[in-house]
Amino acid sequence: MKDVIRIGTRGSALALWQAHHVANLLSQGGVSTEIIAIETQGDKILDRSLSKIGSKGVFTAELEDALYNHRIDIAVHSAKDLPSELPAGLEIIAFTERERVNDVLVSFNKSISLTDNKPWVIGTSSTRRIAMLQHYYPYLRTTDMRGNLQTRMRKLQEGQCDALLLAYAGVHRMNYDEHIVAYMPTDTFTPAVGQGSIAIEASESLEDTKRSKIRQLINHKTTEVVLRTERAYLNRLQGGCSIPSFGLATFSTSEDLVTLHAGIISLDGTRLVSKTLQQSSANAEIMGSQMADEVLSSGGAEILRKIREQQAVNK
Ligand SMILES: NCc1[nH]cc(CCC(=O)O)c1CC(=O)O
Repeated sequence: MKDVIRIGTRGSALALWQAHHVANLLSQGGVSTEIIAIETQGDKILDRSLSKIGSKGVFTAELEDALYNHRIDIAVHSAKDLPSELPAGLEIIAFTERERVNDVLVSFNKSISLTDNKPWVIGTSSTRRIAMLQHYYPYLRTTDMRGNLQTRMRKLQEGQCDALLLAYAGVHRMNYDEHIVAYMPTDTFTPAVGQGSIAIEASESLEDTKRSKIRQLINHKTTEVVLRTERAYLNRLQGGCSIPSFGLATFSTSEDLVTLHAGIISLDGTRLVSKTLQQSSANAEIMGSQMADEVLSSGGAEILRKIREQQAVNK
């Protein structure tokens, strides 16, 4: 293909890593690429927590404008940052192979442990991580920690907290593996929907030749099945990224069985609803929606209503 594929991305180091990863996959397949970095609201506003900005699409809107006016062919996102409902005319056309999905604890203090009953201060701004820390480790404290990974690592080094709780994928991509002191178990500390994969967003009007080339060179089938399952859950739940919901699907291809573990937790961690469902891959997205119905009817709706109330007050 002689056409260049123009890749839009945020300008943070992690976003650029992801864009270069996608560019490499394309160029290995003989496709020329150009990377175009675009700043988003989420990159500019650093003094307020995301749940207060009203978060929907803060990391994606400017990239989506560029897709609409054909300044770029594709936008590369952490799948986790992409709202479950995309603006009209846009779609996800590929997912990269998922990285290890766990949250990890990162610290310069190798002796830190989450189970030693000490009031360590954990830096995170994720409502899900704060709630889960309070639920599973109530003696710990948390402190708000925004900014890109490099900024957070600097704040950790300055002693603003004892440890950070982060997605393994980002820590690994930014070469901070040596500071990982614990891997959170995914059955209890279940990650956010989409964690660890990169999603390729495009306009529905993207030329077919480009679309099929991108799918052929980038899309990882197993990842696509689990990500679409998780996103169906998030979509029906109508949560949004400041809601502490979680969901992790795994796919046993030999048995053609997708297992989805998902739920929601109250902001203070006191109430948690979670379920596990299994289905064949053909029915996995429907299962994702069913999961949301089951979680909502088992107390999830009440948790969600309370969270909305609390977040409206704190705005
Ligand atoms: N919310 C920000 C964000 N979006 C994607 C990642 C990491 C990479 C990924 O999970 O794909 C991170 C940082 C983090 O959660 O620690």
